[in-house]
Amino acid sequence: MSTRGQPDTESTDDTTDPGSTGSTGSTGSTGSGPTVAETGEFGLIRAITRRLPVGADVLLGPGDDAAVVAAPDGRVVVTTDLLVEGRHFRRDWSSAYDTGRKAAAQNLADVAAMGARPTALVVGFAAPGELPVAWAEQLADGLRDECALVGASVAGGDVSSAAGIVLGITALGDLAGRAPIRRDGARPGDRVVLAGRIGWAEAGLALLRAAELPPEILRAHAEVVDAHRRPHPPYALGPLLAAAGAHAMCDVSDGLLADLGHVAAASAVWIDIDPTALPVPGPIRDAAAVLGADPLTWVLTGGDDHALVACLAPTALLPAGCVVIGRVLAAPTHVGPDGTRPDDRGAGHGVLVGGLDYRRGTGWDHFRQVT
Ligand SMILES: Nc1ncnc2c1ncn2[C@@H]1O[C@H](COP(=O)(O)OP(=O)(O)OP(=O)(O)O)[C@@H](O)[C@H]1O
Ligand SMILES: Cc1ncc(C[n+]2csc(CCOP(=O)(O)O)c2C)c(N)n1
Ligand SMILES: [Mg+2]
Repeated sequence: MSTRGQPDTESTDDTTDPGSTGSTGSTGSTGSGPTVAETGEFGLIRAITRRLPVGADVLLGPGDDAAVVAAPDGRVVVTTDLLVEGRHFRRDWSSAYDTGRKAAAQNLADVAAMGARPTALVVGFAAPGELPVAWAEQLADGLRDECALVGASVAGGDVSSAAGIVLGITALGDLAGRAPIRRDGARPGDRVVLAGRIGWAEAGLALLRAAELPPEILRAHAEVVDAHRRPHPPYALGPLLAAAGAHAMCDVSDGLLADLGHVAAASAVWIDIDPTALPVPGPIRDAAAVLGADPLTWVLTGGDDHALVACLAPTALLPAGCVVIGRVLAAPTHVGPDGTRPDDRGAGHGVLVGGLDYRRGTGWDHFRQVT
């Protein structure tokens, strides 16, 4: 990593303390130093960019009107996602550092889900004037460290003031000569495979939302609470599943059933999830027991973990780290308790659990979520 294209360094704070929430339940400290209103727009940009090393794919980094990013393949994978305070994260639940990790991960996972290797991010950042500069610095550290997992780096960005924190991140990626793995390629007979975790972040969110829970309960369930704060996408498995011949792939951002629903619709197929093949790990069961919730529903419909799901021919050799969780069908085979088959309504595609409709939701919808 070099500092190619970065502006002059000049800041009040030289620490790289990650401020991770870890398993303590604390949201980390951003200290009492200057606010972004005090440091001003260009002071804030300097404070952020001086912490961000520029990777090999970024030919010109922060500091000019635009960045220049290498596109070795000749095609560029590009995706963008917003993170809105109160909707995607809360400052009293997550540290600035974890929010940076999550913001990067959410976008890097979308690149991996195309079968590509992430190369660079550009970061839009809007915040209220009273935000400590240290919060923005720790956010930058989180972005930096999550990017480092895949060899990507931050190529540039923009800042503005706003009533609450909003991040708009764009990620770029390289397909290295491979075809992109789209949502519309699933074929009847394919196996559905899962790489990475699902249900963990939803379990953590449910505990955080249960306001009356004492802090020691959150600490006792730190694994799922931390999963809400920082996802662990299986980035390397994106290109590996592509190389294994994946016909379709996506990341699980909204919920397994919701995201596979997009694959089923785009591919005009039915996807049948075998609930007995789905891992329901102990920490999720334990959290569900606290709240009297159904852990399988969290696994089937919980978002924010950014696992990868792919559909591959039954003959495809699966990379290590994948679990077969279902199959792709041309039509539903089971008859429901009411005597009708799921496709009798004429949908032509859908996602089933054990051959039948799942009636406890599918996942997150920004405009339908009741909060
Ligand atoms: N405002 C928009 N303008 C143009 N295209 C959009 C817009 N919003 C979403 N899309 C496109 O619609 C498709 C679905 O978007 P969606 O955000 O659901 O996918 P995603 O980013 O994979 O999921 P998630 O945001 O949950 O991670 C994507 O191809 C996206 O680029
Ligand atoms: C404070 C707070 N409340 C609720 C949630 C849950 N949540 C928000 S957006 C989303 C789906 C993915 O987002 P997108 O579709 O925008 O990529 C989920 C599961 C959260 N993370 N933080
Ligand atoms: Mg999106």
